[in-house]
Amino acid sequence: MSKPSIIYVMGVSGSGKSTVGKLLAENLGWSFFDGDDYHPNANIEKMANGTPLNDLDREDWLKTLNHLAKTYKGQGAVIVCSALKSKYRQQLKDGIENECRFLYLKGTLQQISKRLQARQNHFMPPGLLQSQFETLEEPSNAITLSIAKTPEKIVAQAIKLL
Ligand SMILES: Nc1ncnc2c1ncn2[C@@H]1O[C@H](COP(=O)(O)OP(=O)(O)O)[C@@H](O)[C@H]1O
Ligand SMILES: O=C(O)[C@H](O)[C@@H](O)[C@H](O)[C@H](O)COP(=O)(O)O
Repeated sequence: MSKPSIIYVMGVSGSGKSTVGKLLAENLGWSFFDGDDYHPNANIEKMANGTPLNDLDREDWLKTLNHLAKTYKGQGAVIVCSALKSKYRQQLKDGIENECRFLYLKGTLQQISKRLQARQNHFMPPGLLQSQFETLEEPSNAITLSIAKTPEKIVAQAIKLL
């Protein structure tokens, strides 16, 4: 596969997408976009109130992120998005199949639960983590990295594998 210019950093809430994604973008000198900033307010309120999003809630949000990716194709962008289901990843890849790659941050419920309990100032309640794992369809063709290492080590490994 040729070098991608769009990297989607995916995984459940609290897997480290924003932390690793930002650092990866800095290292590559690419633009960084956090999918959380593109949710409509209704989605944020829904999650903050403890209700998981459904396919319909995510539809326009995924379209927006796909559009963003197309805009930055060829320039280099890291885009953070949970991308939990295979069909969501298809939507994110639409029209840029050869230019994008997924980096999947893989961890256990126990590991991530601990991190979410410690995370401050975030709308996403740790109680939604179980449903994130229930919704997750693990990707078979992503660069898959364990979240057990430091963000710096994860990024170094990702860059080697891109
Ligand atoms: N590799 C890591 N090792 C230890 N802590 C981490 C790591 N990656 C992220 N964290 C911490 O875990 C929490 C969740 O990370 P975050 O980047 O917000 O995840 P996400 O964007 O997937 O929800 C944050 O408090 C962050 O500082
Ligand atoms: O598709 C979803 O259910 C959401 O996108 C969710 O997966 C995402 O994780 C939240 O926006 C919380 O944000 P954090 O991932 O930063 O916790």
